[in-house]
Amino acid sequence: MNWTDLQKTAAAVADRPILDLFDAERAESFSVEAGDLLFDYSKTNLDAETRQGLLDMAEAADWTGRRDAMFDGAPINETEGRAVLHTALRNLDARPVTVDGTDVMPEVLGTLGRMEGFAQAVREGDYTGQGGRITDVVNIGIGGSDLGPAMAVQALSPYQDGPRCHFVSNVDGAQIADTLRGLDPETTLVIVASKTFTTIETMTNAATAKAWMGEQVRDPAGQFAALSSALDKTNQWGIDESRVFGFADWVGGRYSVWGPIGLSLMIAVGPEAFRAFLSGGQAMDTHFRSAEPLDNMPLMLALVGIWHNQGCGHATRAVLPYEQRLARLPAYLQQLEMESNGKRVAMDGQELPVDSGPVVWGEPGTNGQHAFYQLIHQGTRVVPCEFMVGAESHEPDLAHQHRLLVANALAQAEALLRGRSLDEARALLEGKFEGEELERQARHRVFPGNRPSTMLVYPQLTPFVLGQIVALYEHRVFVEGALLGLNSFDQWGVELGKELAKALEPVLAGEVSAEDKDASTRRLVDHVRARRD
Ligand SMILES: O=P(O)(O)OC[C@H]1O[C@](O)(CO)[C@@H](O)[C@@H]1O
Repeated sequence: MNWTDLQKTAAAVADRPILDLFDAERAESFSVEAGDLLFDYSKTNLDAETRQGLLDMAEAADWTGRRDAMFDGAPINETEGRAVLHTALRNLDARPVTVDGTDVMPEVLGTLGRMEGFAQAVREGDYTGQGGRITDVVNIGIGGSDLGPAMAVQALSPYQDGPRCHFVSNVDGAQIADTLRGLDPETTLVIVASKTFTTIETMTNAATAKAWMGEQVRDPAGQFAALSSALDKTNQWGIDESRVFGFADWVGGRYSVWGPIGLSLMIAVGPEAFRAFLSGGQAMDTHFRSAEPLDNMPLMLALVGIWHNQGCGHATRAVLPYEQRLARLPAYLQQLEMESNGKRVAMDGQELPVDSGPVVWGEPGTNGQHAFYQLIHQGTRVVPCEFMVGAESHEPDLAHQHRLLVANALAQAEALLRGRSLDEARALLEGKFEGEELERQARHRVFPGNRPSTMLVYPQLTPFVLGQIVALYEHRVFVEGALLGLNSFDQWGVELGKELAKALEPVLAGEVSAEDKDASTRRLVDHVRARRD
C-alpha cells in the first residue's frame, strides 16, 4: 500500500458503519496490551486488510531499522548531526549505549546519582536557603524545559512529599510576578532549566528571579540550580557546579523530562518515585523494541494516527484524559507531536506527498464534555478522539466519583460510535411535538455517530504508569515520523519568529525605526506605542 492507496481506501470506506465491523473477535483483536496498559482501537474504521496495508507501509519505511538506529545512538537527527538518545536516560540497567565510540551510560547514571543526592538534600533539609529548609521550588524554563516536569508534577501529586513546585515559562512578566508573590526568597530554590541557556524567555525570567532574590538573600546565586547542556554559560551565571546538572545534545528538549530537566519532579516526589517513572519509560522501550508488530502498542497507536490523519484526512486529534491530574498532558503532547512532526519537508529535502502530523489538542474529561464535545458529536468535521482513563483512582473514599468518571469516558466513546438516528430522536419527542415541528426538532437531536475513538486504559496513575504513557507517545511520534520520512527531532520552524521578535523589541522601544516592516506591522507598532508612551 502507498499513500494514494491509503487515501482511496479511506474514501471508499468513509461511510461504512464501524459497528458493522464488530464480529466476535474485534474487541480483542483490535486492541493491544503492553505491560499493564490496554490500547483499544476497535472503535475505528480500520479493518484487518487496511491494518495490514499500514503495517506493510511501516515495514517499507523500515521502522524497525530506524528504531534500532535510534536506540544504538546513530546520528538520526540528520539536520543537526546528532544522535537521539533520550532512551539512554531511562536505561537503568546501564546497557552500553555508544555515541562516537564512547559508552554514555556512566555519565548518564553519574548525573542521575548527583541529581538524587541534591534532591534528597533539598527534601531532607541538608541543603537550605538563607532562611532554612527549602519550602518552594521555582522551575524556570519553557517548552520541553517546562511542559514535561510541569505535567508530571501535577500528574503525580499523590506522590508529592517534597517542597511545593512552581513553573514559570512565559516571558509575560505576569507569570513570574504572580508566582513569586507570596514566596519567601529565603526558602526558595530557583531552578533554571534550559538546554541551551540562551532562550530569551528563560534567561529574562531567571534574571528577574535573581533580582527578586537579591533583595533579601545575600548570595542569590547560592539558591539557584541549573539544568543545561551549556555548562560554560551556567558558569558565567555564577551557579556553583555542584548545582549544575548537564546533559548531552542528543537529548531533545521535548524528550528531556527523563534527565536533569526532571529535577523539580524528583524533588517533588523523591528519587525512588522518579526511578519508578524512569522504569515505566524503560519498560515501554523494551516493549517497543521487542513486541511483534501487531502487539506493538506504539506502532499500532501510530498507525491508527496515520490512518486518521493522512488516510482519512482528519486534520486534528483530541487527547482526552479522564484524569484531572493529566490536565497538562494535552499541552505536553502538543509540543511532543507538533514540534516533532509538524514539518512539510522530508528528510531528503522534498516536500511531503501527504499532510504533516495533526493538530493535537484536548482537555481532561469530564470538563471537555461541557465545553467542546458538542462539536465532536454533531459538528461537520470528524475529530478522532483518544480517550484515556485509569481503572483506579488515588481517592478510595471517593470511589463513586471515579466510577462516574469511568462511566463518562466509556459513554462518550459509545456515543461517538453509535450516535442516535432520526427515528430514535423522533421517538424521544413523540407526544411533545408533532408534524413538521417534530421533524425539525428531531433533526437537532440526531447524532451521526460512526465517529472514531480509541481508549487507553491504565491501572492507576502511578509514576511507573506515567513513564509508560509518556514513552508510548514518544515512540508513536517516532513511528509516525518514520512513515512520513521526517526528521522528528529538529524544530527549525520555531526560529523565524524568534529572530523577528529580537529585531522588533528595539522597534517597540523606539530605538529603531519600523520603516522596513510591512504596513500592518508598522501600524500595530504605532498603535501600541501610542497607547503606552
Ligand atoms: O531548553 P531550551 O534550550 O531553553 O529550549 C526550550 C524550548 O525551545 C525550543 O527549542 C523551541 O523554541 C524547544 O524545542 C525547547 O524545548
